[in-house]
Amino acid sequence: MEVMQLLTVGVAVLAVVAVAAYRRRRRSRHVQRLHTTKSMPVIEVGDADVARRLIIDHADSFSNHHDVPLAVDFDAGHPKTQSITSAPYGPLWRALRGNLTANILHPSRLGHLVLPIQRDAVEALVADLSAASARGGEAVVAVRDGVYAAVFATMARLCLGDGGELDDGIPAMRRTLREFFHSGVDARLLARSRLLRLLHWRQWRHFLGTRRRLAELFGPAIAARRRRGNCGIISTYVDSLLDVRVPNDVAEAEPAGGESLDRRRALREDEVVRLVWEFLGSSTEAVVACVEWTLARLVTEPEVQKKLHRELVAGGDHRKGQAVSDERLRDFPYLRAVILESLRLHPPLPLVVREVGPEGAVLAGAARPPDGTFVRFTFLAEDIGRGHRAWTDPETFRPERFLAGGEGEDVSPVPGPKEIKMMPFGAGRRHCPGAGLSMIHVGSFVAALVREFHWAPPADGARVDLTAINALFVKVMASPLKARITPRASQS
Ligand code: HEM
Repeated sequence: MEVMQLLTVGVAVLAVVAVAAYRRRRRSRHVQRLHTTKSMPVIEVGDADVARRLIIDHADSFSNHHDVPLAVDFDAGHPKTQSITSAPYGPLWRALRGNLTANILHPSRLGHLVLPIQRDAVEALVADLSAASARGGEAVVAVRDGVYAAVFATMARLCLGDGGELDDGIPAMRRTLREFFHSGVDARLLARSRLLRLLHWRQWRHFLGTRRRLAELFGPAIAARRRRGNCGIISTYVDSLLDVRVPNDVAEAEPAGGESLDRRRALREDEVVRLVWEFLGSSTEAVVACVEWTLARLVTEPEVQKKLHRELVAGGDHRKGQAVSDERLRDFPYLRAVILESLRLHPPLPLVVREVGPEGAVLAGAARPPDGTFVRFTFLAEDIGRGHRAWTDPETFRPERFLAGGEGEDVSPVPGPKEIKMMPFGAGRRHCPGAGLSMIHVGSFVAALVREFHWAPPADGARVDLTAINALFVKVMASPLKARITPRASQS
């Protein structure tokens, strides 16, 4: 029975693949694509200077991401659904990224758009932890889920806005998106080979099913937003996506004279859905991982925690029971240093990828592959952050290195054109547009949690396991952090 089922599914998958391949070949006359072949050479770069030279000096060549597996499109007959991350460097990418950075992530908008929403989420998280520790004064908590819910709530409201039907759907969206990212399916591997998809068809079906459920969940929320309109004021990411006009697909390849750029179009429904879950996924998973890694390091380094707490209390705004949600990182240099040190040692996205034409290999000093062969470059952000040339005792957690006079004094989250010492948010034209928001996010959550609670290992003498695993593309703690928290108020 199992064999028959497998054969039936195999034949069906082959038929779908054949139709998809046929349609893709017809489409490729119009749409610029990156070629992902099984035999694509891969070059790994763990040296900061080489990374800088390639990504910054040769930005014209090194500004395409790889063909992200999540964009694998079995909906044959449609143009491929692109997102900011997957779009080839060009007019569509520029329009999508420009929309996000200008309308949502611009520093002038972050203040009034994000901070009030964030304050609610931080306060809710502190209240939950306070309730857990109410009885004995201390409690052992696993923070990942709580932080995830708080960060997701913030980003969902920023993305979709407030409103009854949206609020009701948020927990289901959170669960499904999380299941998607943590399904254990090696999507990268499966996306590369049809044979592997056939062999692991159950996993693959599950993966596609979760993807479909995401569309079903976000579709109605987006439609509701469309019906309500935005009264001319963009206040959510979806508002901006419904307003933005992007180059037509036929104009995706850089036009010679620029004339076809005038023919702009609204985003299709599938594109809005894809961009919504890209936003929620990319803005939540990595932030949660960073908060968890930072708290883990504060548990293992009590002196650092003490020093951070002193800075936070001295910074004022310490009203009992009130979370700190509008931290200004520049007023808290040690907090900023702690976050940077956490990102240096534990970049949640440890691999930064570029897909480059054959000239890329030559620029990197390798032999030129045959014409038309693309090369995948993997920049090892974790190795670069732990480089011996840039950092003394690179494996040691020492935030002081980012303070005045330290070797990292001038280092910012996103490297400038002159030097790369770490690149947790990538580098060059494709660097993470959410770096500024992430620093504020992580800063607000960590500040509130350290101000309100003392963090210690779950039991006397217990060790915190800092082993990491990859969850799709984010590197997280293999054993979610468990810590013993004690309300500061009960200690004084
Ligand atoms: C601690 C949190 C975060 C980390 C560590 C992180 C890291 C990264 C990295 C390494 C890249 C690839 C950069 C490159 O290729 O050079 C990236 C891209 C991206 N990130 Fe983030 N990210 C974080 C939070 C966010 C947030 C809050 C958003 C907000 C919406 C966001 C949206 C994006 C997008 C859209 C891209 C694709 C950019 C492009 O292709 O042009 N990320 N991120």
